[in-house]
Amino acid sequence: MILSSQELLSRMGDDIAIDPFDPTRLNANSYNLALHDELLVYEEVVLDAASPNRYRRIEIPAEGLTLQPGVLYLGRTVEHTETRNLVPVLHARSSLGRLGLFLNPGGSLGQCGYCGTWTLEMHCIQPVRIYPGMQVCQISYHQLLGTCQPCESDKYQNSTDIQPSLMHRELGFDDRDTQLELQLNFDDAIQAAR
Ligand SMILES: O=c1ccn([C@H]2C[C@H](O)[C@@H](COP(=O)(O)OP(=O)(O)OP(=O)(O)O)O2)c(=O)[nH]1
Repeated sequence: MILSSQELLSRMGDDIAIDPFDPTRLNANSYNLALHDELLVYEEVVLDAASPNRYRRIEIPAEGLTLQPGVLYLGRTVEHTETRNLVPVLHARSSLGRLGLFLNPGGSLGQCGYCGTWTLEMHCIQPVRIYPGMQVCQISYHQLLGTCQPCESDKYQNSTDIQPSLMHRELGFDDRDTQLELQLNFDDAIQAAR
C-alpha cells in the first residue's frame, strides 16, 4: 500500500522527514523532489564495476545546462529525507520522460531507514536543457509488512553529496585512500595550497 499525501503529512516529523519541505509539492500519493545544482560525469572510457571510476563535477547554472545523449549524469536531490518503518521509493516524473530524459529508469527502491540525499542517475535521448531546482522526481512511501531490520550494508547511508557507484567495495576493492575527483580549477587549488 502506498501512503496518500494526507497520510504522508500526518507522519511528517515521526516516520518521515523531508528537508526542505514545501506542502505545495505534494501530489495525491507522492512528494516532488528537486534537482541540486551539481552533476558528476565519469571520466573513463570504460567504467569498471570492480574499481572506483574517476569523475568530474559540473555545475548547472541558473540559465540551464544542455545534457548530451550517450553520457551518464549523476545528480542528487536538494532534499534530505529520513524514513522509518516505511519503504521510500523514488520515481522520475513523467514530464521528464516525455522530454526523452530518463532518471532512475524503473524507479529506485530505497531501504527502510534510509537517511540522506538521493543520488539520481540521468541520461537523455536527444540534447535537453535542464535547470537547477527543477522538480524531477517524486518520493512515495510503501507500508512494510513485518518489522524493519537495519540494513547490513549501508554504503550509501547518510549521503550528503552525489554518490558514485560503490559496487567495487563488494568486489573487494578497498578505496579508502583513493582520491578520484578531478579538480576543475586546478590553478586555484595550487594557489590555495601555497
Ligand atoms: O537511485 C537511487 C537508489 C537508492 N538510493 C539510496 C536509497 C537507498 O536506501 C540507498 C541504497 O540503495 P540500494 O539498496 O539500491 O543500493 P545497493 O547498491 O544495494 O547498496 P547497499 O548494498 O548499501 O544497499 O541509496 C539513491 O540515493 N539513489
